[in-house]
Amino acid sequence: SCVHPDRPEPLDLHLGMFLPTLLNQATPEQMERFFTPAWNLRIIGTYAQTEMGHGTHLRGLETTATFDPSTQEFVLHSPTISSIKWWPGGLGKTSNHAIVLAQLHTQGRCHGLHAFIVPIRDMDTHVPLPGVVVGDIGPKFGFSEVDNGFLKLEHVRIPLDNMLMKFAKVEPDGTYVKPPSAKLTYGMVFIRSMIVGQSALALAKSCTIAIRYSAVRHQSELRPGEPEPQILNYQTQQHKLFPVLAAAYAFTFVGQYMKDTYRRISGDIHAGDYSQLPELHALSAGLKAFTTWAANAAIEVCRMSCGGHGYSRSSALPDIYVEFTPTCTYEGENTVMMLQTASRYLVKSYRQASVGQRLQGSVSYLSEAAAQRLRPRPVSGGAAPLSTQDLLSLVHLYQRRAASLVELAAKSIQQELQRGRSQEEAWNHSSIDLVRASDAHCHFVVVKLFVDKLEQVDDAAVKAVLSTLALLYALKGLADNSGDFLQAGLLTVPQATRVSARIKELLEELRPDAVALVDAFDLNDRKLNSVLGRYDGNVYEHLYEWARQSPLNATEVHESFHKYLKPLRSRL
Ligand SMILES: CCCCCCCCCCCCCCCCCCCCCC(=O)SCCNC(=O)CCNC(=O)[C@H](O)C(C)(C)COP(=O)(O)OP(=O)(O)OC[C@H]1O[C@@H](n2cnc3c(N)ncnc32)[C@H](O)[C@@H]1OP(=O)(O)O
Ligand SMILES: Cc1cc2nc3c(=O)[nH]c(=O)nc-3n(C[C@H](O)[C@H](O)[C@H](O)COP(=O)(O)OP(=O)(O)OC[C@H]3O[C@@H](n4cnc5c(N)ncnc54)[C@H](O)[C@@H]3O)c2cc1C
Repeated sequence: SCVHPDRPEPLDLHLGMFLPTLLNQATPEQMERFFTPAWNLRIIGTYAQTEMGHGTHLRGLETTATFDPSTQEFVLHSPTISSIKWWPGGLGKTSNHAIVLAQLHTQGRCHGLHAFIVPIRDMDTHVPLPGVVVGDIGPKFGFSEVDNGFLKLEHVRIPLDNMLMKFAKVEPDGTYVKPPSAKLTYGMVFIRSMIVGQSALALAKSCTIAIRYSAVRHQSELRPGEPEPQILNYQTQQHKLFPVLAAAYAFTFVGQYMKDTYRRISGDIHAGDYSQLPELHALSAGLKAFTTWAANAAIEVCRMSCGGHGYSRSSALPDIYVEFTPTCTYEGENTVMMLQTASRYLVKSYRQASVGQRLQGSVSYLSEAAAQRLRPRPVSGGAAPLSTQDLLSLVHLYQRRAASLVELAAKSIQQELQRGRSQEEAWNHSSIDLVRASDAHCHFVVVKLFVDKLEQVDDAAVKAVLSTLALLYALKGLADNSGDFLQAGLLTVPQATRVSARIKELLEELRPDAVALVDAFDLNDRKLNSVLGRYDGNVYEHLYEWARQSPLNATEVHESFHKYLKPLRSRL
């Protein structure tokens, strides 16, 4: 974010997690002591939560912080191999401090995970401090510029007031003071909310590259004797790329919404109102998973749609992929996040709705669904007429699909319980349904936010083209998930056929605007860093130029000729 714009780098964790965690969890005194020097980059910090043995299951983390009242210190310790902190960005070589998440022990009792500021390297020499064993975890799938590290703490002592005490506290005599809400110390909702915007950016970059290149590239014959067409004129190419374009717009709006929602609800939290925290947690966990999964798959679609040149790093697409794909894993593994949203929020809300409670926020539709179940069903039944033109009716359809899948998941848990399984087993035996329910809920939220956004657009031409994109996003999602809609009785087979036909029309409608729509993301050449995605379209000259710069071309005859090939030849 400082040195390489938009590339992962060693200071990301400092900026993205160390500073925000201080902002959220430090006392005013700690802000003074840590935030100011950290803001000035004297203190460089990371966020050390994950251990070799556990990333997801936070209660399973083994690092301990034991309070010693005789010296007014915490003793931080890694008791086993599996307890060694593993993965934190910038830990390997860059940081001199870490926020370490550890099980707090005081007065002989364990109070669960808390955050501690641990100095790990000397502020002047950068040499690891006594008892601190720290290093880099080695090469990875990508992220090679980032020194993801390990950290083994051997009875390292830190002062009492290095525990982040805005919420929970330990008093000098060792008395533990609970936080006003146990959920405040989880953190992580900030980055999860921001990742939604990162998904949008990754999609915008990828489809800008692929769509611009598809307008430059000519291949094969469409009509005999005529010049080769732009590959963007092939229906299959449009079918690969225009839905990605639509999703890039959708996620951009969802990302903005997530940022605003985070700001609003964290404002309430600072003012002492925690009532919206479950909504924020569920929304940020679910949408993080939904958008990163979708973007992860779409980047690869864009890369393949560029044929051979997509495989070259000159396209930038391989780098976008390896840099983006860990968002599916870090800050909460996606399946686990989907399950949080489903079981901690959707199923709970479903049960509340079933007993007649009116729900607020993104799940308010579950109240409507519950009310409908109480009314007798119309005898004719079946799917309502589907309009492939009316966005509001499509939003409604997504809403009903979500309601039906939440119901399915809740019923599955109920059935498993009736078969005599324990609550936990019933849950595990329903987890495929739970993830499906979360996915459908998030999909509904995305479609709804896209359609809501159109209301805010005044320019008629812009509104028209964005509506076409929204329609494509909604109908493509319908086609891809037609099984769900059919199963829920929301779609008939003839309607599904009409949806496919309508998608083809929309692709054709979008074709003349496609390049302008990616230009509108306003990603300059420096930011894209892609030979295929150049704004001026001069792809071939620069591809040649790029290849000429390859390190292997530094010498006309490579040393491998003299070292290996020639001796080999003389021996034969
Ligand atoms: C100031 C300026 C600054 C400038 C800033 C400028 C910015 C500039 C940016 C610069 C560059 C940025 C780029 C960044 C790059 C990033 C690089 C990579 C970063 C990667 C970092 C990481 O990768 S770091 C590790 C993340 N590792 C996880 O993410 C673990 C997942 N694992 C769990 O998260 C838990 O393990 C899991 C599953 C919930 C179960 O936890 P569990 O078993 O304890 O909890 P239960 O399920 O029992 O839930 C108990 C109740 O807590 C509720 N609840 C649960 N979580 C909650 C929560 N978060 N908030 C609220 N409520 C929550 C729940 O809803 C229940 O509520 P209820 O009781 O009412 O039902
Ligand atoms: C590039 C990168 C950077 C990172 N940076 C940091 C960092 O700065 N700081 C930090 O602390 N950590 C960091 N991490 C670690 C990251 O947060 C964890 O990898 C992540 O939380 C997932 O945990 P895990 O690795 O233990 O996966 P696991 O939980 O072991 O997941 C493995 C599989 O088990 C499944 N699974 C696990 N639990 C359940 C469940 N309850 N129900 C159903 N399925 C389940 C998952 O779905 C998955 O398929 C980073 C990771 C990467 C890749």
